[in-house]
Amino acid sequence: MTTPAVTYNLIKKDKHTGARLGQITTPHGTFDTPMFMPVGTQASVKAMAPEELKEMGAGVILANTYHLWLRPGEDLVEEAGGLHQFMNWDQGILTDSGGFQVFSLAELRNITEEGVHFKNHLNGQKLFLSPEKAIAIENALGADIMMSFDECPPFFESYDYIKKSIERTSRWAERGLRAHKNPQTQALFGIVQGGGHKALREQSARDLVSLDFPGYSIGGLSVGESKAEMNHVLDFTTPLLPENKPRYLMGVGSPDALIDGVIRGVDMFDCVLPTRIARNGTCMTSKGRLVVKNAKYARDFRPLDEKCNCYACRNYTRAYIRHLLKTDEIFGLRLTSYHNLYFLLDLMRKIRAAIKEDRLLDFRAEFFEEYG
Ligand SMILES: Nc1nc2cc3nc(NCCc4ccc(CCO)cc4)[nH]c3cc2c(=O)[nH]1
Repeated sequence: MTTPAVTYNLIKKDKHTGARLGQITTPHGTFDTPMFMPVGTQASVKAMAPEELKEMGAGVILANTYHLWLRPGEDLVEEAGGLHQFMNWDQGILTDSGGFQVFSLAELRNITEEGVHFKNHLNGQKLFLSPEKAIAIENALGADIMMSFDECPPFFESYDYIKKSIERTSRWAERGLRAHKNPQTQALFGIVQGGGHKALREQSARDLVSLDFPGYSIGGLSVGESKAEMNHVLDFTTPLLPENKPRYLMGVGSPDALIDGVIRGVDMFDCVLPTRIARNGTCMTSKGRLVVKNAKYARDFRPLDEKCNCYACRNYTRAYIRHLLKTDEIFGLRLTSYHNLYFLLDLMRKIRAAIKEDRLLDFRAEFFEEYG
């Protein structure tokens, strides 16, 4: 029996909720969970240097198969020695499989049993992605954790459509397992789908758990459904997944959704939110969102967040950062991006400490009291 590329160690279960304190071990290191993973879609977490990501405590970061397949091409990345070498990142890397990106970016042609036919969102060129092709690209990129090729159906699609979709997604997952060339060094996760339908989430989870993946993603969420609907799906989906394997909720990154996901037993999260909103001057603070570009901060010489200990908050003021953003100074984007990522990574540190001391629900109450 070969040792799997990724293992999960459950350290402690929270007394009052479904939260877990754990560690995930990969070929590029061991990382504490629950964790937030910064998104570096095109092999760069926008505006951040690897050293800065390390100093703020990032362990695993994301890259996207679809984007890197198009540019610069997985063959070039492979020639560079793989993603870690190419982007000078020696810790964890997770790649999404392209499924979601195709549906959200490309002009969709059609989905068949074989795979997805679509147009390159950059030049309209006809393209085709199958489970085998997606897995081959992820093998070439060399990520420690790879996603199966799946369909992320619209949350509100009909029961019948989603039933057919999850059954195909399970067949695709099995084809991906067979096509996977490096199970000893790259862990392939299954992605549970099923929209908002309990019976379909159960069927999808059952199918994928029977294929014995080293970890499981919960897909099909954070696609426009309400937070209450997401939490409701999590309530009945995470318990279907093995306790001794990591659970990854895809595309979730607001502070409240992170806390509520942890409480429902999720270990890993990713989202473009912190870096995306940073670039238009919106900052996450302990008192809620702060749009630092707003005129009212022109002469505000306080840090973005007076409770934050990050590089941006220790050295710069709202007035200065607002000035940089208003004058299109790139350093402005760097400071807001740094702060927002630090804010979420620090939130996960606080959540892990709260689980350790069985006070996660108290922490949640205190956090929401201030966050608003
Ligand atoms: N393979 C796969 N990947 C996914 C990625 C996802 N990402 C999301 N949500 C991201 C939502 C999201 C997108 C952009 C912003 C920036 C501010 O608007 C914030 C959140 N849901 C997701 C679902 C899936 C999924 O089922 N399968």
